[in-house]
Amino acid sequence: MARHLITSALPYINGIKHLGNMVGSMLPADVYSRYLRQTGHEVLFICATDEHGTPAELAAQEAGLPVAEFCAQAHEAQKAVYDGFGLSFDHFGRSSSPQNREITQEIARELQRNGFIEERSIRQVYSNTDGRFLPDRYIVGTCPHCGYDKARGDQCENCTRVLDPTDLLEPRSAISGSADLEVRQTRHLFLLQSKLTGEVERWIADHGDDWPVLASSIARKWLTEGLQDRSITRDLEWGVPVPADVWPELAAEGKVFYVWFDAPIEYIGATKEWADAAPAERRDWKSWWYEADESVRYTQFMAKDNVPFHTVMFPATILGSRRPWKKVDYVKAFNWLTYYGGKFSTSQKRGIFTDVALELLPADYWRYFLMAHAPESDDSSFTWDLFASVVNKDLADTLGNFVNRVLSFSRKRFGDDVPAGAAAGEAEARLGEQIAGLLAEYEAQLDALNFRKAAQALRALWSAGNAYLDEKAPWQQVKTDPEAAALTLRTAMNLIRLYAVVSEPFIPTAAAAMRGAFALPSDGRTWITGEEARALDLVPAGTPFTVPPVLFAKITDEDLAAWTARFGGTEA
Ligand SMILES: Nc1ncnc2c1ncn2[C@@H]1O[C@H](COP(=O)(O)OP(=O)(O)OP(=O)(O)O)[C@@H](O)[C@H]1O
Ligand SMILES: [Zn+2]
Repeated sequence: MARHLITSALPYINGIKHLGNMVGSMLPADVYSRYLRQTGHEVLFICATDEHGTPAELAAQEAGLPVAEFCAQAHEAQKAVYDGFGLSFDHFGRSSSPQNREITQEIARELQRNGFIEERSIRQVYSNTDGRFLPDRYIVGTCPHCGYDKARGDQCENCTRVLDPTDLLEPRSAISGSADLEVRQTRHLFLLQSKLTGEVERWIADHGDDWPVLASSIARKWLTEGLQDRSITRDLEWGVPVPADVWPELAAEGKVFYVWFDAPIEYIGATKEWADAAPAERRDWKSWWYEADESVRYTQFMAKDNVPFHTVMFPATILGSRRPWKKVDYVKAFNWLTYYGGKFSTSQKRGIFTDVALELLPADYWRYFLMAHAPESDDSSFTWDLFASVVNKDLADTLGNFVNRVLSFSRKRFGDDVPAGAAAGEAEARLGEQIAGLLAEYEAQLDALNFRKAAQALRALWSAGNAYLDEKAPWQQVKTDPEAAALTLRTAMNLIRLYAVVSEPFIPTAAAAMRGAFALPSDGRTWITGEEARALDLVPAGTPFTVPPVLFAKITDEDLAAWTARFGGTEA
């Protein structure tokens, strides 16, 4: 059995994430982790908040909090939402952890030892009033193109043009508002990626063919453009400090590593956090990451903008360290989820945010919709109409109604235990064949990380139950042949039991409710074999059952109108 190391792109700390972030990284990683655990694999599912960098400092400043305090609060707020979404992280860490600091500094030392880091002098804006260098984003002024007076040194938010801080008219510090700025020489560390291009190329040539085209094509495009040496330090207060034993002067000047240098290393750091969190268990974090043997398979989840960092820059860092750190085996990359064809935007508060989503409806509604319409082969668009129609049709009608109809009707006619009825016949044999086939299809799509197709197969499993019920019509059968009706209901209840197990990766809460409907002696079952699917006899006659509350409520026209009005459902 493989040991699966699974990481999701780290959500940035500056605010609650939107549904695009959820479906582009954490949620598919969760569905995959759950599926693998259920099918008997050892899984380590790691994620963390990405906490360093300028936007965190700016967000803290806006919130009027010291940055460490802001990040601690923001981490807890995100964590609460992910718990609400049922994300089954083995550990949800923080890139500002001591573990990440230590490993990041160690990797930097190794890169230095191996000749892949160089100190270079660059020109940067210094604020006399603030007594510090200002990153591009910390300089605001008037945009020379559109006249917007709050343009940032890296970009004008109004006309979207990319800027250089020296382009700004009347530049001033975003921290103090002071215009007392000057350009000074300052020294930074550069990672000599150009020296590593050949190695990264060979590594991608060896592994990239196994990745989805979206990931491998972005990686290759990045390589053909050539790897540039990159500055990996910044003049910020909040970050992993440059180690003083190697760079005493830079450390004294307060340089920290650039957020994109330490963020991917936090995959390792968070795994160490996981081990340190339970010393008594002697969790072996190194066996996952360091000289990991062939049994460890590492899968990363992210959306397309993160692909270059994961397939090119982070591997370059790891290769340059000359240490046997585990590198990724499979990169599952996503396109964009859009909101009515436009960008979900944290800064413009456009779209639906994960905390608000959970106030409207339970997690399973979102989980299923997002995965069934994941931006896999292309971008996909969230609209309220589509969301409501998918929820109402697939979840409420096809699954929820089936469960409720079968259990309520059986209780009414045959009491609180699963009825025995006649022996299974030709229709049940046909159904068993069909279910076994669909289950195999579902497994194959999940094994291949094709989430939309997996959701289709899951829906087909639910539909097969409805078709069987319509064909047998137990509410008619009961009038003339109660034994036949009882057989139909017992078979349908076996389908519910099967749905409870196999739907869990997508809709864990509803799955638990379906599971809980049957008082089975031992409920440690995690998956279902093809043989068992064919036989449909997991729930024997005589098993007591209860009717769970409605699994999925329909979204009404009133809800739809209210939400569309509230969130602004229009084309961008
Ligand atoms: N609309 C989207 N659809 C799918 N994935 C997305 C979308 N927006 C961001 N992501 C992904 O979400 C993950 C977490 O992103 P991160 O927290 O860095 O936010 P971000 O990229 O700054 O997004 P935004 O600026 O929209 O909040 C990344 O893998 C990112 O690529
Ligand atoms: Zn502008």
